[in-house]
Amino acid sequence: MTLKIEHLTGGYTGIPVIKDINLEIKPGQALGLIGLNGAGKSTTIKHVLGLLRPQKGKIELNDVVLTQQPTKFKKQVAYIPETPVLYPELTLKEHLELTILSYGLDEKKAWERAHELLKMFRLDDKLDWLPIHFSKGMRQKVMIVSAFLADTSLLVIDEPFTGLDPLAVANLIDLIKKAIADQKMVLMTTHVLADAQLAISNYAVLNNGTIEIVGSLDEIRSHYGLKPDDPFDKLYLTLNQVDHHE
Ligand SMILES: Nc1ncnc2c1ncn2[C@@H]1O[C@H](COP(=O)(O)OP(=O)(O)OP(=O)(O)O)[C@@H](O)[C@H]1O
Repeated sequence: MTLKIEHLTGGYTGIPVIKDINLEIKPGQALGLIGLNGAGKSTTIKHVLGLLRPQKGKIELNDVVLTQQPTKFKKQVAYIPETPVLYPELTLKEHLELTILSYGLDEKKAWERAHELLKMFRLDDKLDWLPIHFSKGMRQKVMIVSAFLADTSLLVIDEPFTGLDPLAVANLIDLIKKAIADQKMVLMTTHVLADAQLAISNYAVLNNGTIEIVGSLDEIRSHYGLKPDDPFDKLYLTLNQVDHHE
């Protein structure tokens, strides 16, 4: 039971973006992918979701190789995208029914869980609403509810904190912590390090498409010459300076 990204080189047609990425996440572990705009975080995630084909390397989850068994691989992965993807003609209830169907979930148990999640995000009285009626934050919450409903072994989250109200951020952090405690694997990109560090203790720093360091906050601080008590956000400024000086 592990996510293994081995020697992954990829990107877009004719445009290599990430180079020789090696990452491993075990059950009960979460990894934060951090780096500047354009560093390759979303591109890495698109590869893990099977939306891009690797030029080199392999992605394997619980012994299922993505390129060999894409459907089996994808059933083990839930995704919270940076920009919510909703079907305009489907109600909230129908979106959740779609999640239940596509992941082959037990309907009764899934709806019990869905109601807990909907209540947590104050969407429980909006099951008949269409996406057009939702605010931006509400759309994001629908994606969060769907992903946690799927209850997969790997949860991939792309920049989740921007646009959510503080209550929703706190709930999301609690859900991520609970997923980790339940031996799930979490891969998350974010720029909001102050929130991320409440749930995630291990980070990979991506710079120009390569991983510069994987480690705890202390290890990353020391790698970039920060003092142990420097606020984590200062790391981000330091990354900026490292990039500008290159
Ligand atoms: N669809 C695309 N086609 C071609 N190049 C792309 C495409 N999407 C991203 N890129 C390029 O790939 C590189 C990495 O982009 P990516 O979106 O992975 O960065 P990121 O680290 O997620 O950045 P951000 O913090 O802004 O979300 C950038 O140089 C970008 O211009």
